[in-house]
Amino acid sequence: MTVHGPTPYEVVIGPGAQAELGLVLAGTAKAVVVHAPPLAAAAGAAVETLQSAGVAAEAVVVPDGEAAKTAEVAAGLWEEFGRLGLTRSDAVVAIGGGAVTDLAGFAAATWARGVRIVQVPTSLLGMVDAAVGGKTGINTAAGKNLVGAFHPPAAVLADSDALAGLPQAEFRSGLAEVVKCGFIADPVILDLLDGDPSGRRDTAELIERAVQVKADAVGDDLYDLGRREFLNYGHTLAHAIERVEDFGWRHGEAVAVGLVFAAELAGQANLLTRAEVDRHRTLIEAMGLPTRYAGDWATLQSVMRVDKKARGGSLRFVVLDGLGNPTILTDPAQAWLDAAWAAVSTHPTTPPSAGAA
Ligand SMILES: NC(=O)c1ccc[n+]([C@@H]2O[C@H](COP(=O)([O-])OP(=O)(O)OC[C@H]3O[C@@H](n4cnc5c(N)ncnc54)[C@H](O)[C@@H]3O)[C@@H](O)[C@H]2O)c1
Ligand SMILES: O=C(O)C(=O)C[C@@H](O)[C@H](O)[C@H](O)COP(=O)(O)O
Ligand SMILES: [Zn+2]
Repeated sequence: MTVHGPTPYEVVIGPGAQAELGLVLAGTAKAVVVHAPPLAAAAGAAVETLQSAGVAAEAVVVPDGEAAKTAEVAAGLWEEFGRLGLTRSDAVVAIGGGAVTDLAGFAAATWARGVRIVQVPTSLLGMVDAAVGGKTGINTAAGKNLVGAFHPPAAVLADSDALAGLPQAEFRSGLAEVVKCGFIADPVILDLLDGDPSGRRDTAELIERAVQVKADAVGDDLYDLGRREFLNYGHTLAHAIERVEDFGWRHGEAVAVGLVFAAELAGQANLLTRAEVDRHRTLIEAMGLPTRYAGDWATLQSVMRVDKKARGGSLRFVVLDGLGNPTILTDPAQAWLDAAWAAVSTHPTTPPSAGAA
């Protein structure tokens, strides 16, 4: 699939896609393969593939999960790039989940003011969302992804063989971004997940469809000035939950709660019917994702004000004006926000433990 925009690129999806690395980087002198410890074997295979293609490749290890998305880890990568003499004609390869593709993408965007990045996502979430579209970044004490750059990849190799080793809780977390795409743009995704909420029966079609939704949005609006913002459905509350939980919640699990919150907000604004709001909760629950969160509402609201969609003093939320029809709701009435919060917070559940299967 081609992602259009200022620098078009291919997303190769399917078994064995990682083997395309040699072709994608043919003629490149040097490549740094960035990965976290759990993906050491895949990174080793990538280094071998690249070396066989005549590319001097070396692996660099970063911390696992969200712990990779810090200024300190990014600075460590810049040190490694310097040590290895990476130049603008060379490349970075990221192998891992969205945390590693975000981090390595950011390091590549900033090193020498931009070297090529090839994204090799190994989590479902990475394949359907994080590795595609060129948003790269790290977190700060103030919030999620607050430092970053738009840096489209040279290619994305989504090797579905990698999913065999992915823990179930991580697979489910990725499904949150898939169902998000269903709600904002592709009703067939909702039908497929209604038919099998585990996402296992239709994984290949779900990945294709979700990547298509993302590719259409970012191909049209790389810099997040218009329709790309709709990919942020559910993320205003989700990012605040992640920050408040010190990034201990999985991104997709926070997004799941955020989707139900955004649906309730649209219900308050009479943009969604009760049945449409309930469809969010019912489907997301059936998928085994959280729909409720026990937290401090005042704190969450102040963190939401640092969201990148906020403008000045205005809070802006992506909501649906009917299923498949996203729009922006600016400064909703406090009573609507409070009612939407009450609907996701009334029966608190224990936060999912990081790393649980
Ligand atoms: N840039 C974007 O457009 C974008 C979009 C969505 C999400 N994100 C970001 O992506 C991150 C979440 O990504 P994620 O859900 O992939 O989490 P993650 O990167 O933290 O990976 C989750 C866990 O799964 C492991 N893992 C990944 N692939 C594996 C495999 N094949 N086998 C075994 N273990 C594997 C990782 O090592 C990690 O322990 C968040 O930081 C989020 O903000 C970015
Ligand atoms: O690609 C986008 O644009 C998205 O909004 C996709 C989101 O799923 C993703 O989590 C993204 O990283 C959020 O972007 P941010 O600009 O709110 O940090
Ligand atoms: Zn997301």
